[in-house]
Amino acid sequence: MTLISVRDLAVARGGLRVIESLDFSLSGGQALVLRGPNGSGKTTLLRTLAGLQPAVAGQIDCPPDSIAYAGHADGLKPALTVSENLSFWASVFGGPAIGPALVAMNLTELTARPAHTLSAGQKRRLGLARLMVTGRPLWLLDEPTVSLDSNSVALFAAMLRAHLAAGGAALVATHIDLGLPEAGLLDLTPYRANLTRRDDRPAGFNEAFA
Ligand SMILES: Nc1ncnc2c1ncn2[C@@H]1O[C@H](COP(=O)(O)OP(=O)(O)OP(=O)(O)O)[C@@H](O)[C@H]1O
Repeated sequence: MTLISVRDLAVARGGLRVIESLDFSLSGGQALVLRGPNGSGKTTLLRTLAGLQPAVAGQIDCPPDSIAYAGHADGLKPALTVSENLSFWASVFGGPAIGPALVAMNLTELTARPAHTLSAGQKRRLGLARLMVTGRPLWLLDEPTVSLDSNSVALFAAMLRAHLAAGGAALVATHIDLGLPEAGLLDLTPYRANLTRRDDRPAGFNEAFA
């Protein structure tokens, strides 16, 4: 089953096109690693696919309510405990029980800790565990391994592999080797736009929230 299909897509940041003429699709069971030098538009593309900003041109087709996005911020509620954070997100998304997510990201000994007391890597593990309780099939991940040690990277890779085996898909911007040889590669270099060309932003679009 195709989970996302992108045709002739152009995306912009700060009123400038960064990517254009991009085509790709992802089906259940597939992962794509998004590559490109700093500033090439990986974050901008993921934000656009996640619906956080409009595309400049082209078409994005995906089933409704299929996407879970994890950006640079962990998106945690600092006063809530680890368990409460996951339960909160499970209730928002109507997702599955939190137990497997706690185990997958090695959080079982931290369940009662308020999120604001966690280390950077622990916060990142909790942010990634959140993906599992969304129950969403398509994960869009922006540098998911930042702050993770090598053991935690391996846990994340195992979680991702299980997600794919269950019919999910993922598009992952990362500069490191995730140890997922089955993942495909989407290199944005050939799709980089001429940064001197200023685009009209879609009417009413205000990037102040970015
Ligand atoms: N808030 C912003 N306002 C204006 N321009 C921005 C903003 N954020 C990023 N840009 C510019 O948009 C372009 C694409 O940035 P983007 O963050 O998508 O790249 P990236 O490939 O994710 O980079 P990195 O690997 O460094 O994370 C860059 O030229 C960048 O300077």
